[in-house]
Amino acid sequence: MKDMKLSPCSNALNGILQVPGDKSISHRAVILGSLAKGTTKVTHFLTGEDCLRTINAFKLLGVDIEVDNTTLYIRSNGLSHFKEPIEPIYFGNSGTTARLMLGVLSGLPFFTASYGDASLTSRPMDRVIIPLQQMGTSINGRSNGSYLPLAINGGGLSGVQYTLPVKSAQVKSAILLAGLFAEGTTEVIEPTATRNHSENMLKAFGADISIEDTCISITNQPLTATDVFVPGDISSAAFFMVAAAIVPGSNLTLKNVGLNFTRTGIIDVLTEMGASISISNKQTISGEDFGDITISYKKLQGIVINGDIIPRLIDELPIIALLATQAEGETVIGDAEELRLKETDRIEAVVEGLTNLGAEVQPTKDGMMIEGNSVLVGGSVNSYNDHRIAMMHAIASLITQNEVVIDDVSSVAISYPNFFQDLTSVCS
Ligand SMILES: O=C(O)C1=C[C@@H](OP(=O)(O)O)[C@@H](O)[C@H](O)C1
Ligand SMILES: C=C(OP(=O)(O)O)C(=O)O
Repeated sequence: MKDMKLSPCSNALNGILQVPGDKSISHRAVILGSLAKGTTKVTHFLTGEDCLRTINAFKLLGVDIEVDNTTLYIRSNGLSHFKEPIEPIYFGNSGTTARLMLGVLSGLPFFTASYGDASLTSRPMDRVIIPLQQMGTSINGRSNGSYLPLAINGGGLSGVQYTLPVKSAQVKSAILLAGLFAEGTTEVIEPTATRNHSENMLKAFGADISIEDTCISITNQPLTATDVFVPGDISSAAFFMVAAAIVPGSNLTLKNVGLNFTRTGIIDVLTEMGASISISNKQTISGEDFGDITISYKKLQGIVINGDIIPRLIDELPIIALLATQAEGETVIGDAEELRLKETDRIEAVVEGLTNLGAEVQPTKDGMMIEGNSVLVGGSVNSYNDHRIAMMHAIASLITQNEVVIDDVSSVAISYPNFFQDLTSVCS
């Protein structure tokens, strides 16, 4: 795609927006709907490229999935009715598809080959492969089976007890999904809480899952189809929360946004920085909280962001870095070394991009230090084909003195296909 030139927004942002469905919940709805017996209807599904990869994976395994706008109908005969795919499965750019599918494919009693795009091929898979091998699957691949492409001879799994060495919901979920196929009980111990959508949805599909303190246990009981409503994605809403917080005079309401506690670190950060933010119409369906977020412009204070809050806002850190350039004083982000292993090295991409625009940002090994009160001049930036970096730069362009030129914005289709339409709608 050609580069995109964005001019500063001369208006305050105003209005009401419904952001697209949550990416993490959408992936899990396809996976559990495909593993369950019966018809699963999914509403407000995210039709972003990553979630379409998960759909394609199950189509190759023989599941009937109908996509009607943002509604899905998944018709499946359950766990034991999948067929060996005749072609390799392509995971595209999606870490969640890759890691969760490796858990599923490990349980299926046949051969599969899988691969991804250049970014995904450089992201570590050993974090899921090690526990899956302990459960008994045979996985081979590049660099001793640590990276895609991978070949799996699945089946014959036994339960394990596994303590997560990384703060990763993808690793936790891969093991729990493999546990659906394993003899005996599978136990995952997570010292730091990560997003718990898999646990919530497994319960809704009738899985034999129990959670006690930091230990999640599951056995191989079959799943039963159920309907799933996908709340708006707080990671997508975060771009508009920050936009409203930094463009003087703005006031935005974001409707039906997911408010699961394991994801609301961005709201805690905005609140601690002094933002004018409120939540209304709170509801809960199948363990997932959601509601409306209203936020308006206010001058904020820099803070320190580290420790257990990091997994609760890991994908929001690029846009939080932009927010911090406009606060009073310094913001320090730490304990976020996982940022280096996302679609691109997000520490380097954020530091380079914001510096190009005129901010003062220093990288650290596990985060960054951001000077507040920056005047953003504008300039050319690189998205590194990372949707969250592209959208962060687009939001930055609202407050720059001159235009921002982003090399390529096609990656927004990964998680937010209508991002630019929504931005235009609240900016005019
Ligand atoms: O489980 C999930 O849906 C996700 C978990 C997180 O990754 P990690 O598990 O690698 O932390 C997050 O960054 C990713 O966007 C989605
Ligand atoms: C890291 C992300 O996704 P994934 O790991 O699924 O590629 C993301 O959406 O920011």
